[in-house]
Amino acid sequence: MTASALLSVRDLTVDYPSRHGPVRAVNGVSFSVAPGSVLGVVGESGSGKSSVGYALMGLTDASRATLGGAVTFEGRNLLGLSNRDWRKLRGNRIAMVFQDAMATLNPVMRVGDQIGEVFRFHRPDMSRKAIRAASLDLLERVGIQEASRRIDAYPHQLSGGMRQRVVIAAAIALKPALLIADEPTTALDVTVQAQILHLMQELSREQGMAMILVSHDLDVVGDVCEDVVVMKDGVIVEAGHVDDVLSRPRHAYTLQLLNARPSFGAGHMHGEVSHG
Ligand SMILES: Nc1ncnc2c1ncn2[C@@H]1O[C@H](COP(=O)(O)OP(=O)(O)OP(=O)(O)O)[C@@H](O)[C@H]1O
Repeated sequence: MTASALLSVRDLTVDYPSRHGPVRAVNGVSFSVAPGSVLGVVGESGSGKSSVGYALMGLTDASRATLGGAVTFEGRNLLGLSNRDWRKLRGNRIAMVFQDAMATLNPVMRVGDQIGEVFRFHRPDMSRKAIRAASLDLLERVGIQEASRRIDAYPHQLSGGMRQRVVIAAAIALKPALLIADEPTTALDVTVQAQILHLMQELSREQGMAMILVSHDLDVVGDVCEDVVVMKDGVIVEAGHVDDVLSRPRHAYTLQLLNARPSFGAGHMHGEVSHG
């Protein structure tokens, strides 16, 4: 681990209980994330990448998973944290965005109020007026047009892309040091995907916020990440700078992932990775 790491993951294991005994979904994963950097965690379905994300967000309780190893964030070991401490940390210093904005958002609550909830929970001293102003400002920052009208909309009145922008607005509200995004654009149209990814990249640059982007899609990772770890069967099979890994994969599995892309051979190889 480098002294400057924001997050350091060492020998992380995640075991899920099953009728036949524990099933190891993550088997000794180590990586670190520097402040403001963007790391991609890539692998096919079942490789364990989401389990890594859940472990880093303290969201493995419901699945009764057992965690091993060490996860150090801003100098604290997260694996021993109580649920109470997790609630203080989540949405504050670590925030997350998932694939399905509709599942993240409350369908019967206006989007402005949902962003406002973040402030109400973590900044109880803020006035209602200040919260509304801050929520409006966030909606504008994430590119919601006519934000002053849409702040009072319900999620179903917005497009899928706009809903994901709302989720991102709530995630960045308190300027977290780390944003964990698990397949944040998988449910969106290709053009909207690119817009959302670039928004996240821009916000990360502006706020000096580190990001971990969990995705099955190497094009997505190649587009926004600086470094990448490739996971298979619960272990990291390859890690490095994204341009190196994509242009000169060392592991057969990475090559297989690259070859499986629909855009393979269409200009994404060899230094042509767009950082748009
Ligand atoms: N709650 C759970 N209980 C039991 N096993 C689980 C649970 N969640 C995941 N697993 C198992 O752990 C392994 C890794 O799953 P995980 O979801 O982390 O992989 P993934 O790469 O993110 O896949 P996907 O993209 O399909 O979510 C899989 O074998 C999966 O079946």
